[in-house]
Amino acid sequence: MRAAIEVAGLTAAFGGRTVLDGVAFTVPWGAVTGFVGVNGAGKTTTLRRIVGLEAGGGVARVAGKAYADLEAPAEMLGCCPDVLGAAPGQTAAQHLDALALRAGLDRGAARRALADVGLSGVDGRIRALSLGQRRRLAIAGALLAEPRVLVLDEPFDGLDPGGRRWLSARLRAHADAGGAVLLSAHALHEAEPLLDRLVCLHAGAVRFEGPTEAFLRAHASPVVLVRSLDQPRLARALQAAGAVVHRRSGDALAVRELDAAAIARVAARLGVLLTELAPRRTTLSDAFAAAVGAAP
Ligand SMILES: Nc1ncnc2c1ncn2[C@@H]1O[C@H](COP(=O)(O)OP(=O)(O)OP(=O)(O)O)[C@@H](O)[C@H]1O
Repeated sequence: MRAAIEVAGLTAAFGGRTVLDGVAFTVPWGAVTGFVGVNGAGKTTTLRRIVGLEAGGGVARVAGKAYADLEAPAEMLGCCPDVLGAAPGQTAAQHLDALALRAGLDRGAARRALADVGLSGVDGRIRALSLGQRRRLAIAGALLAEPRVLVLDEPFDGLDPGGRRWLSARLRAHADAGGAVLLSAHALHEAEPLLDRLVCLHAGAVRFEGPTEAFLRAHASPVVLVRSLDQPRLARALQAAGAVVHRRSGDALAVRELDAAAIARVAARLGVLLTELAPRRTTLSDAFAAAVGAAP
């Protein structure tokens, strides 16, 4: 079977500035793929190409076909764009009814999608919805026809903690049932447990594509958090032993380039009592910063 999404040679330029320069990646079935990159990297532009909202150089295929050639696009691909694109004077139910009609679905589908995202009791105009309610409505639009492929631009943005947990569980279940998810996210610490794979976009091209674990290994930057009864002296001694030391809030030292055993030996030689020695695993946010040289 063809991959859920295949993108090859995507190019885009705005005002003479190149934004996408031959972007290529694939998104497999049965996994949640995170699409990451700094602000302005071109994630939204790429996602809009995949879902047929923009034209341009290169190819983007869903289950082997360009969006325009999909026989039942709503059943194959659900998308949650970065802006809702709904008439502000409509209610959420009217908006979903219109989408359902366009997709050849009955009103029941719209009611179910509304209930699914927790908006059943919300009957005001779209212009009066909160940011999180708008996001929920956009997600309802993506889920409406229970499509096999979900393309979601910042779906967690604006959701409350309960909404984030619900959406994570929903997307996990979708992938575990064999569907495909491609989502962009900036809050990497929250998205990390969900992301099986990553596509990292940087400077107009794909910098990394593969399992999240491989990305973390490739950009591992082990840190040990250290507290002692004499932090200034210990910091100086660790630096003299080759460590890179930063002071964290709460007076902890974040120590790189020396492992916990080496740090303990330096402290013992110095006669400084350690009160905490905690190796910290590399987070997705750390790895991303190391990969692209910027905070997400
Ligand atoms: N229609 C447009 N006209 C002019 N410039 C555009 C247009 N669409 C996108 N751009 C520019 O292309 C670049 C990539 O934008 P895009 O929205 O794809 O980035 P992104 O990775 O999604 O960013 P963010 O994380 O901030 O949402 C940005 O510099 C943006 O200003």
